[in-house]
Amino acid sequence: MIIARAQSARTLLRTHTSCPLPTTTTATLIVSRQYHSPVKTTAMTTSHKLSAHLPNGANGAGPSPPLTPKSNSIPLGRGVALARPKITREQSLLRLQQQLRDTPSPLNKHGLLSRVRQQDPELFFSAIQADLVNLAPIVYTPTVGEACQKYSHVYGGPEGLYLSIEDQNQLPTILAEYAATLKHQPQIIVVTDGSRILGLGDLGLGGMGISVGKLNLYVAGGGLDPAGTLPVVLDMGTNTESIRNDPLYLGLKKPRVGLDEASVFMEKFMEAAANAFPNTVIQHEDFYSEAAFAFLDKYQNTHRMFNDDIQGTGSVILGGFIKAARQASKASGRPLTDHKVVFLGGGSAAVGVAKEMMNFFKMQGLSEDEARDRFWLIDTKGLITSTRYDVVAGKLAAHKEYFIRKDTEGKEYKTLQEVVDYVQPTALVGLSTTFGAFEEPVVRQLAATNEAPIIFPLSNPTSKCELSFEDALNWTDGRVLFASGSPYDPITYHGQLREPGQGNNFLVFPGIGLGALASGAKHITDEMITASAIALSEALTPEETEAGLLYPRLNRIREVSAKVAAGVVIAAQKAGEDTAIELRGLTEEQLIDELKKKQWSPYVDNSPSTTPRL
Ligand SMILES: NC(=O)c1ccc[n+]([C@@H]2O[C@H](COP(=O)([O-])OP(=O)(O)OC[C@H]3O[C@@H](n4cnc5c(N)ncnc54)[C@H](O)[C@@H]3O)[C@@H](O)[C@H]2O)c1
Ligand SMILES: O=C(O)C[C@H](O)C(=O)O
Ligand SMILES: [Mg+2]
Repeated sequence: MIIARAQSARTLLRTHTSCPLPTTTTATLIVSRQYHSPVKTTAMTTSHKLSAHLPNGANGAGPSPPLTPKSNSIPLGRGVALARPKITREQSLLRLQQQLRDTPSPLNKHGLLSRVRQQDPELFFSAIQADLVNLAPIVYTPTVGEACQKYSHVYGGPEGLYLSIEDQNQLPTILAEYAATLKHQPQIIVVTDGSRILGLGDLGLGGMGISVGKLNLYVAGGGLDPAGTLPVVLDMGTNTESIRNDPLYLGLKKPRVGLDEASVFMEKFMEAAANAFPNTVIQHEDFYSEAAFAFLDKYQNTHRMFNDDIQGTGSVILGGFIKAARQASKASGRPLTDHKVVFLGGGSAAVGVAKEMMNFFKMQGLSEDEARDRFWLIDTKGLITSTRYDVVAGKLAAHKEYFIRKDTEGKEYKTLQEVVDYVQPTALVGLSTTFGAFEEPVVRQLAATNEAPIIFPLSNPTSKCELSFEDALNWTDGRVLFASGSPYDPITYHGQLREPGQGNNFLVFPGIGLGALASGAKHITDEMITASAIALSEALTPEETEAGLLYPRLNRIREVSAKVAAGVVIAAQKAGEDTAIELRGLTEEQLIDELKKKQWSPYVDNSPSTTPRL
């Protein structure tokens, strides 16, 4: 395992830097080779290795690419450079694309790309940007799920900070030391505890893969400088026994600690991170629902943070629902306020999405109670009602309480079919982690009662998705308005090309992060999240709207992220949360232009020294 225990990290740092290190820490200190290579530590050793094996300088003659673009490079002598093959950037990209074609397994493609990212971020991001539609499913959902499950087996070196609860008292020291070794401070941290990775359960330290995957999209989709990204996993054990018993497992081989202990660790992390990296946005990712809500509640007014699963997902689905509901109401002639939404799932994602979607109804003039009344949530015990046995016994998880139905007159509805019969919804949303849970009779019934049924099976990865695009088309005679969490290919249905929507928070989290950074917002408010959803719904081109799409096409993600970010900036300004006074008074278009100008691109000299970063 390449994880550097403090002793070896100390040794490295002592060798290469003047940074004094305390002798007391026994913490696990792992330094990223891709994102945030310290100026003179592991980057140096790795760079020497790279120079021997990966000739890839500009026009073939330059030094090996730096581990972090435009920074931290270790220049080689001219003589050594001349003794290497002359490989152009174009050749490197073509070679990588060829290697990807020659690698059939998605997991192996993921591994190949991870190695390239660690060794040559600019090549990695030029490949991703050249073909985001085909490579997002490799570096992100669904393949990233398998990569997290097999993380310890396919481990190819440290990718971020792996912080163990056993070292929690050293967190301030670890992060402060780490910060001191960096040339550029991180702008976005994505942190997980690995406890609920997609719909795959508790993967412990393997959750690092999701932090890395999200940050890949911050760069590729949002235009963040890779040097400004820091993936973190907080290792507090895992409740998945097979992982704990795996001799290759790299994390703590102990059951996961309870919420009280986790909260203490989280508090230390948030404080240490805010002190070490005061200008950073912290994105919470894939915490199990109870912890996700507890941490969001605790930190959203004190730190510049948001929870991607609750708020990011809420935003992206509100954005898609705005488009879908309008199309459905146009087809049915029924008012927008008539929409009724049934959710399968009552976790952080479902509750977060339902709460955010209420804004759709509020925008039509409904009160909070009237808006809430348009939602029915089902968990493993059935529809959440005031008379259900666990509710009566006071055992319902706190985050679900808001959506308890009080109007069911003592009748219980156990299955999705029973709820659909009872409610006659216009929209079905799946956040249940249950593959195939939207069965044919339910979908056919929705199609029988709606001209354009809205069906959003959002669980990730594809192996947990409630309904495939193909079945959705077939069981609704092609009338479905569809968005899934993981991607499906377009399908030619009765001679017409049908493009599925991908209702995944990656359409908004880069914009939320960028908007928060650009505005210098002190916190990320609910209004900023809702603004991101509205901006997303307005980001479609006339052609995309004409084609009936619910979301903008992925190949425009940078433009879309800039628009989403501008919406977030404007909302921060309205709320008086912004500190970037130079952006005040700019129109939305001017803001979008400013944001686009600051987007990082591989091989373009827009390094922090020449262009102020976001
Ligand atoms: N598309 C996106 O952008 C996006 C974003 C966030 C989460 N998700 C996905 O949403 C899913 C849920 O995430 P979460 O954090 O809420 O997880 P969670 O485990 O907290 O919630 C799952 C919920 O589903 C319920 N459930 C499970 N099986 C069920 C069944 N057969 N019938 C009815 N209810 C059932 C559980 O009771 C629980 O309330 C995951 O698969 C995740 O990948 C997607
Ligand atoms: O990671 C994703 O693809 C979306 C979401 O954050 C999830 O947890 O499923
Ligand atoms: Mg997530």
